[in-house]
Order: sequence, then structure tokens, then C-alpha cells
Amino acid sequence: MEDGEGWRVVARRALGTDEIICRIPKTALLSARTSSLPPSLLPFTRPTTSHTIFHLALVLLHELRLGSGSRWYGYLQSLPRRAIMLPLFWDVAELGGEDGKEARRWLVGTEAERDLTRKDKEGLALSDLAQFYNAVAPHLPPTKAHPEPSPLSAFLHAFSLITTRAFLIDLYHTVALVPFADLLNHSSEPHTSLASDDFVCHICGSLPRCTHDILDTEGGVMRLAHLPDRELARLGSEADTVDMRADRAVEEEEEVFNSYGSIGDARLLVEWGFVAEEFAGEGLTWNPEDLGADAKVREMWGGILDRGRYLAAVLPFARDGEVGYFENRVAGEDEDGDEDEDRLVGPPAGGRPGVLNLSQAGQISINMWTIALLVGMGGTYAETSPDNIETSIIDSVRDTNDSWAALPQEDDDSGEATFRRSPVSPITLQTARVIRDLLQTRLDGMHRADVAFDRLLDMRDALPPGSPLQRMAMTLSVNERSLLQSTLGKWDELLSELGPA
Ligand SMILES: C[S@@+](CC[C@H](N)C(=O)[O-])C[C@H]1O[C@@H](n2cnc3c(N)ncnc32)[C@H](O)[C@@H]1O
Repeated sequence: MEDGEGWRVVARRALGTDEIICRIPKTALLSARTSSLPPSLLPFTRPTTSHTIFHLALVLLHELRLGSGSRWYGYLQSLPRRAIMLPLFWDVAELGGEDGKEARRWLVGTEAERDLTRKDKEGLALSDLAQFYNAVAPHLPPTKAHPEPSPLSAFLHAFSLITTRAFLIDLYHTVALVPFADLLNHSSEPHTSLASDDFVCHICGSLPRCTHDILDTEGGVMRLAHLPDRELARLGSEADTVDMRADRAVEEEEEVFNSYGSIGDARLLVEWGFVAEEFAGEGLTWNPEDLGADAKVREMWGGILDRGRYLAAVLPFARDGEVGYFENRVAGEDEDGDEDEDRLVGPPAGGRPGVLNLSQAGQISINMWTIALLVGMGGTYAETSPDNIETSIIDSVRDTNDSWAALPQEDDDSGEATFRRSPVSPITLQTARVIRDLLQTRLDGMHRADVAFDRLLDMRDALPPGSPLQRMAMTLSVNERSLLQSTLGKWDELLSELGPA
């Protein structure tokens, strides 16, 4: 890596699509199944949903404590010696120092802060990690190099490595560390992917038939029933491996990435400890509660979502009830795959029907519009038929998008104002104002919201060396502000044309 810490993988020659970059025998994986850490340690803790990850972190810590006595000693040398500085650790003085403390402030109001809150609720808060480790630490087997239990910081180091580099493998290993495959950095664009046969025996990990298998009436192995005969014959003749394959051609000297998916900077920062400024992912998100939706509004919205008809408002070619149609589509793209920038209201991110988001292209999802509209109806929706509400949503979204598209654009050099103010319904106007205020509230809730954008950029550029965490947090904050401000500008422009506040 450029900063001299860590690895990246560069192609020494051009690679073709589907070419295998590395093939790692499953026996080389480090998992709870292959480690020498006794499984009996787990009864000392209360099972949680994060248990698998916590356990694997413990496994790694045990192997690190074994030093040269570990079967993975060679592999362990390739791992970062210090904890990956996930925002979860920024407030821990010994880990984050002054940089972490200041950086944490810059996350206030950002999408990263929302992600951190979500992780708290999922039982992945720092206190959950400490509680887990304090319960098991006294029972960790002593090793030559470490006869005493290791401090919490050692467990946090192991945990940060697991969450940033473990892969989900199969029914036997579940999550595991995969030597070599974990040297690849992330890019949101597809580059390579990791594949393995996951339908192994969950008791012994065997891919070919084994003594634990349940047979069907014809003597076939149930878990292998989906395989054609040719594939069945192949099982057992070669080692069971995890394969890293190029998903596209890679040029000589190009960095070879692995793609963790289309992921925005907030999530990258929270989960992997870096920002990439690729402007991928779902943008900024809200919860229904942030828009003032109570249980009744949420229920009404759920019903509308199930029917799916309202999606037609943002993608006119979608047919009634065809929510699944969006699953393979990228938010904000029209039928030809072009991003339709003329819309202020678009489909939900990544085709996930229920997402309330502001996309990187500056479009709010129709879900936000819908909830804002329902909240604005203030209970009168209860007396309105679902059909009429849907029609209201569809009409108001069309009105909004059409009005925006009809506004003279900045690069329109005809010199004539082409906008004809056509009346929009009171509910359209009211909903547009709610959305505008929501964007403003989000902007106002950010750390140092009073500081002008250009000044923020100067402040970031003037950060002293040794402030990598503040630099990342400020980059995230500045980019989110930029998206919010430009979107707010569009809504203000529209509202000033449609009617005075
Ligand atoms: C699976 S590892 C990739 C290999 C890693 N660079 C190493 O030295 O071991 C994932 C970690 O690498 C770093 N990383 C991955 N992709 C990156 C990127 N595009 N830019 C900067 N750092 C990245 C982050 O620290 C992340 O948590």
C-alpha cells in the first residue's frame, strides 16, 4: 500500500475474464473448525447473534498467542500488526488517541453514525466486545509466549482483523480467514470474486459423500442432489478449494481488487476502516421515525409497498405489483441503464423496495416521498381508500418530477424562461416542503454545521500529519454535506417556482 502499511495485489501480466487468480485448499483456512482452540470455551459466554464473529476473533487471538507454535504462523505474519482503526475504537484513548477523539466528532450526523447505532443494536458495541472477552479471557489456554491472559486490546486487534477480512465459506467452516484471498483491496466495481462449494457436510466438512450423509430413496446423497453426474464424479478426485476468479479482464500493472459490493464510504469506514470516495452504495438513509411516521403510518406504508403499484410513479415502465423487477437494477437508472438526472424522486436504492434514501445522484427515494405524504395527511389517510392514496402518491411524484424537468436548467442558453407554472396539488406542495425541511434538518445536525463548505475543505487540507482518522471522517462529512446542499438547492429552486413558503 502507498502508506507502506499493508498489502495490495497488482497484476504482473494481463488476466482474462474467469481466470483463476488463486486456489486455496480448504485445509489452509483458519476457522473455528481448523484452529486448535478448544470449542469448550464458548459455554462461558451468553450466545448472541455476533457470536460467530466473536468466536473467530478468539480463534485468531489464540493462534497469535501460539506464535511460532501455530500451524498458521506463516500466514499470521502477513496480517496487520495493529488493530484496523474502525470508528468503533476511535473513542478508546489507547487506540484512537487525540486523532480518534476529534475524528469521532466529525461523524456526528453522518451516515456512519447511523451505521454505528445500528451495530450497537445488533450487539456489536464496544461494551459487547468487552463483555464477551472478559468472560472468556481467564479460560484462554496459556501458551509459551503468553502464559497470562492477553489484554482487551489484543482481542480488539483480532476482532478488527476478522471483521475486515473473513469470508463466509460453507456450512462447515461458516466464516473463515482465507490466506492470500484476503490480500486484495476493495473496489465497488466488480473485479474478482471468491467461490467455493458450500454444500459440504456440516459435521465433518466433506464435499464427497461421507458417513453422516442422509440418502434419498434411490441411495443418492441429499445435499448433492442438485449436481449433474459429471460434477458428482469429479468430487473427491481433487482437493476441495476456495477459488478467487477474475470477473473481468485485468490489465498488466493494474491493481486486482475484490469487490465487497457497491458500498458507500460510511459503511466502508464503519466496517473496513477506510473511505474510497467512489460514491457508490445507497447514499444517505433515513428511518420512517425520522420523518415522524408512527406505527399507523408505517403499517399503511407497508401495505402500499406490498402492492408495489406506486413504484410506477418513478419508473413508468414498471407494472403493477412488480417490486421484484427492481432487484437487479441500480437505483436511479432508467430502462436503458442511463441515470435519469431529471428526477428529484426516484426508485429506492439497489432496488430494495423499502429503502428511504437520498441517492448519490441527488434523488430521494419514493419511499421518503410516500411517508412524508402520509405524515402530512395527518391521519386523514385512514378515511381514504388505498387506491386513492396510491393515486395521490403517483400523481404528486409525477408532478414533482415533471415540474423539475420543466425548470430552465443552468446550461440552458436560450435566454428564455421556458418554465410554465402549472398548478400542483396542495399535497404535492406540502410534501415537497417536508422533504426540503428534512434535508435541512439533516444538514443542521452535522458537526460544525455552521462552517461554510469551502472552509471545511481548507480545514481538512490543513490537518497536521498523523491525523488519518480526522481526515477520513472529515472527507465523509464534507461529501455528505455536498450531496445534501446540492439536493437542497434543487428543492429550494423548485419550491420557489411552485409557490411561496
Ligand atoms: C481484506 S483486507 C485487504 C488487504 C489489506 N490491504 C492488507 O494489507 O492486508 C481489507 C483491509 O484493507 C484495507 N483496504 C481495502 N480496500 C482498500 C481501499 N480500496 N483503499 C484503502 N484501504 C483499503 C482496509 O484497511 C480494509 O479493512
